[in-house]
Amino acid sequence: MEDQVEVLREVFGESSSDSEDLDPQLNSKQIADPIPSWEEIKKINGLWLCRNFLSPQHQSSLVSSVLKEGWFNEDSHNQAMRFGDLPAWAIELSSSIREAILVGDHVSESIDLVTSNGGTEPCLLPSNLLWREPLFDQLIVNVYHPGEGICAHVDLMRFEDGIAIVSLESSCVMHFTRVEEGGSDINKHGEKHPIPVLLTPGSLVLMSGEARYQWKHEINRKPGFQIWEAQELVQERRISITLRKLCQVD
Ligand SMILES: O=C(O)CCC(=O)C(=O)O
Ligand SMILES: [Fe+2]
Repeated sequence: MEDQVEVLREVFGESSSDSEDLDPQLNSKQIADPIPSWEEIKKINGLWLCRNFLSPQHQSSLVSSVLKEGWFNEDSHNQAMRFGDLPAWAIELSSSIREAILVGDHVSESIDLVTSNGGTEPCLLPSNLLWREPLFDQLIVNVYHPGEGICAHVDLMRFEDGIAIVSLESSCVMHFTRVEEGGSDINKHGEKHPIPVLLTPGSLVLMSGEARYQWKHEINRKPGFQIWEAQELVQERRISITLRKLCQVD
């Protein structure tokens, strides 16, 4: 493991734990993020979570960049969308996402190339999506105040496969439910549903394939739904940044 960390350090630079004396004047590009550790969400093919995607310093600088845009100066505004040319901080965020995927694939390849059933370890994002240019050209920033969430949905088909969601400020539980399922407690795949995923500040969710097309995602912040390990989460403001790529129309 030390060897792998050493290789990653050489390729991608220092991890934040090695650079604790960060200069507050550093710009966001210089704010070192930890070496990403990825978690595959069991039962949902194509759903990956990187809980330590952004260092605390990078999270605060990102929140400042978002708020500086002035999109949320009025309380009634809680969503902003951008298409095509994205702000510099979003382009930088896209590069960090690609880098985190590359590092993650590198680590899982060298640790465990072959799964217990003999197949190869699934990749974080298929390479045709990872290497498309640009990786993302559409941005949504959502600001949620306590009690506010988003209804169960599959993202519109006008967006390509391969969607990233970055969470900032306050944790929440996102629930995933299979598209075809009705109200029964156990679905035909033997899953109890919905499947909860805890999104902590600084985390990154990647959805592709089944996770993007066959599962709905939702955030229900009404009392009784934001529960993790038997504790109701304390809700504060949450900001999310969703990055997607528009489908080409010929
Ligand atoms: O806020 C989030 O984490 C999810 C946002 C979302 O699903 C969307 O905008 O489509
Ligand atoms: Fe969505």
